[in-house]
Amino acid sequence: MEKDIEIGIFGGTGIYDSGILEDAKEISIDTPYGKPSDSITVGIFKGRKIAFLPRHGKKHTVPPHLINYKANIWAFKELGITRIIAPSAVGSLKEEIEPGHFALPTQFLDFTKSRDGSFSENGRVIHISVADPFCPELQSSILKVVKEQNFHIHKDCTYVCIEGPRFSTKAESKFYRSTGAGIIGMTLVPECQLAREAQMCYASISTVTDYDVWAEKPVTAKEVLETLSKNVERTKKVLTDLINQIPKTRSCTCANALKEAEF
Ligand SMILES: CSC[C@H]1O[C@H](OP(=O)(O)O)[C@H](O)[C@@H]1O
Ligand SMILES: Nc1ncnc2[nH]cnc12
Repeated sequence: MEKDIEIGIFGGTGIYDSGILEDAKEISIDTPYGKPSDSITVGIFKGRKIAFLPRHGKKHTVPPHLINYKANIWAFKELGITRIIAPSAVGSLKEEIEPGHFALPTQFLDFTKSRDGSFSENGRVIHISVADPFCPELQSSILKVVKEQNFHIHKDCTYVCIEGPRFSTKAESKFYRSTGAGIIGMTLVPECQLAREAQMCYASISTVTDYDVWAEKPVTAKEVLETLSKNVERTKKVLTDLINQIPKTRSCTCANALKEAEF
């Protein structure tokens, strides 16, 4: 099996193939936690070895609450991946965060309910820090590229992660808004914290598809899909420049996440 892939991309809603990889091949990986969402495409882009896995599967058959997040992260770790870029479609909780804009989550609020979100098991006790849950080095690369491409990006957003697959009630949405959080989605947790436990760098590139349910018209899956195609084109454009921007060696602390975390 390939062991020296550098960068992994989890395709979100609307992003089911990388479309940019040369010498691409599909590999199927089994993990101690079962199968990842689909086969993984590995290939080369601008001289760098990349893997791509759509988190909902290539045909979007896996809903957010049933994604095998542990298998997905484990499979990327097996490939030697140290850095994960995670595109995601999100709703907006603030007027000024408009559909079509990018948002860079720097914090999250976890409202998921029944997800297996840790590798701490079988006598292994791990308490990682997620005070700052994302890789700062990946985040600055993302910011740089999005700004260079003149897209609108909201930095320092808090991402509310709900269990899904249903959207929120108006009362829930009002409550989430009252926390000051900017965006809402269903997949960041536990993906992000599992990456940290696996000592991998992780950053989300979120694109806004809707105003959730607090605004005039409550969001529907149809609305999300309609806004998505433009967002997907923009995300793919960002990804193509981002790969080159990511430094080859890591100078962040993500690789040491377990240093003071294990009993
Ligand atoms: C059809 S909208 C709900 C769906 O879209 C987002 O997925 P992803 O984060 O993978 O882009 C959201 O979290 C939900 O899973
Ligand atoms: N309004 C919303 N709530 C939860 N997840 C979403 N993904 C895209 N829009 C969303």
